[in-house]
Amino acid sequence: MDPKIAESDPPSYRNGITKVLQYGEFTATGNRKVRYAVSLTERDLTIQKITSTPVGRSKVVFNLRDCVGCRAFSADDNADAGAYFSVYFYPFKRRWMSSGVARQRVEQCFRVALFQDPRANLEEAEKWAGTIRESSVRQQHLRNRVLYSEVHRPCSVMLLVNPHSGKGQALSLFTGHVQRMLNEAGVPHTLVITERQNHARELVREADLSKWGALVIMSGDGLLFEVVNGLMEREDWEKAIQTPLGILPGGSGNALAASIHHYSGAQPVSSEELLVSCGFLLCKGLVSRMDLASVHLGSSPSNPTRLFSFLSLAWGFVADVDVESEKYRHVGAARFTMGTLVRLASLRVYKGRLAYLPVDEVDGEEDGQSPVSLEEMTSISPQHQPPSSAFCSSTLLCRPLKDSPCQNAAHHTFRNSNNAFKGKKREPMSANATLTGPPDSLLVPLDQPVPSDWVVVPEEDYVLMLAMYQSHLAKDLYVAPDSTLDDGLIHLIYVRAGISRMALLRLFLAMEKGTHLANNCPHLVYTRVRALRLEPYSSKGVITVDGEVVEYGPVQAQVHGGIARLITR
Ligand SMILES: Nc1ncnc2c1ncn2[C@@H]1O[C@H](COP(=O)(O)OP(=O)(O)OP(=O)(O)O)[C@@H](O)[C@H]1O
Repeated sequence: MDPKIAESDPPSYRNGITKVLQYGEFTATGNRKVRYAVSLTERDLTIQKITSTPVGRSKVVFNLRDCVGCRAFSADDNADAGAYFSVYFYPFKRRWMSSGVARQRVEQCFRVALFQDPRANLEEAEKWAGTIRESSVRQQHLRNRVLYSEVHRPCSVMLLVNPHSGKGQALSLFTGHVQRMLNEAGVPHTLVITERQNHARELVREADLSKWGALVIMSGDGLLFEVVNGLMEREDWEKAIQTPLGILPGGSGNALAASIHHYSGAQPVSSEELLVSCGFLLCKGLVSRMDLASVHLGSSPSNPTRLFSFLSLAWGFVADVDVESEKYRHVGAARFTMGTLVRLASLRVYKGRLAYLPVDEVDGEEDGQSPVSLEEMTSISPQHQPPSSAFCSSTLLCRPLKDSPCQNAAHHTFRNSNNAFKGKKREPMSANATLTGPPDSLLVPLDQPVPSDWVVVPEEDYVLMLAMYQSHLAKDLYVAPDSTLDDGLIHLIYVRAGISRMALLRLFLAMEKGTHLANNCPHLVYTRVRALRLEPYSSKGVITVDGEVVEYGPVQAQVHGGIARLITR
């Protein structure tokens, strides 16, 4: 039997509060004898099988927040006067044979055959598809009772894929998972396969960014590092760095992808589930601010190199493991576990001097760091974009910057004014003609002593130093549990020499759940800072920035709160 509109109008309100926007009865696509009552409210799509007996009349309710897109289409068969609409959801569902939930794809397709005329049926299907998309966008924007604004402009997504990242499967992961999602969400995209190191960096340095609504990276964090630095090397860096960036995990560490998945409030997931989760966030296209750190490398103090970092600065154990575990790349994310075990067996002490500017020293000093609400209108909506996949801006609340107790820090540090570092008052270091980017107002040149309001750590023997600006260092390394995308903080963690192998192993195991800071390990120090300086004493060693090996030597960094944009939430 052909579907028909319900003879009597459906109730305008369900559950006493929710207005029904559209109601219809349609058949399933595979079996035209099976009919469904479909009702759309601002929040949900409810599907109920129509049967003569109450048995089997179970109702399925999909939240429109989980919807990435909806499309209407005609039948392939000319003899079929019906039209169709498909709705694509990615709700959290329990995993097979496992506890916990992850986003999983669900497609709901209906056949509309209300009229003899195929065009009239297609119009009806399009009406449904359009209303579902619009309602889904509205749901996405209604957060904390604020209606988020949306502006459209003609643009598409540049999707950069490093085919060698991770286990060398980034391209097949793209075609196997991401491509379909982007098509379902109606996100126009251009695939760029990187051919060599620095290809992406050069490309974004020269690109006409007005053509692109977003730059999305499908790789590990190394490719995003290239893109961030390419943007910051441009004359118009201030505008360029506001181009929304997106990340899809294709590497072995995938730290930023793990961080944004975590910020979305979802439970930890497997690698492929992480990809689906990040793909979902990408299709939703909400943009947030992201901190960057300006990192100065100074083996040649008169001519320092400046880099921009979105994730981490590491020295000692962690940096060594990152580099040494390259040879286990074929095992994917497990390479870090293998590298950790190998390095534990030959645990080393790293000598150097560490100093930092604690958070309380600059609270309230910096522009843009105050607890005010800012309205942003950064749009990355493509021209022909159906609203459900609309990339749009969000209202961002800059959090008040609270100081949190520094674990152990007070007992092992002292202010610079009391020690050999004693220096002059801070003179802001501006970006010179050869360096693009914001001036580093908290840093002085590397060949000068740190300013007097900095803290210098008296110990000089370390096992590791790790500065983090996001929560995760890898999918299973939840290193900075307090960190958020744009808190304007460097979460500094260091482990002093003297820790036993077993205690260090326990710390790394606890990092999987982010409980290491509550371990009361006397060798571990955690503190929140705005800037830091590290001067290793040895002439050889490894320092990594965002997992990439950089020039070894003195290094200092300052955080710039929220200067980049990332598709997240
Ligand atoms: N086509 C390419 N060939 C060789 N190297 C590339 C290519 N594209 C990018 N690169 C470089 O490869 C390095 C590693 O990239 P990336 O970090 O994205 O992947 P990964 O190392 O597999 O990920 P992870 O850091 O999570 O293990 C980066 O320095 C990047 O600049």
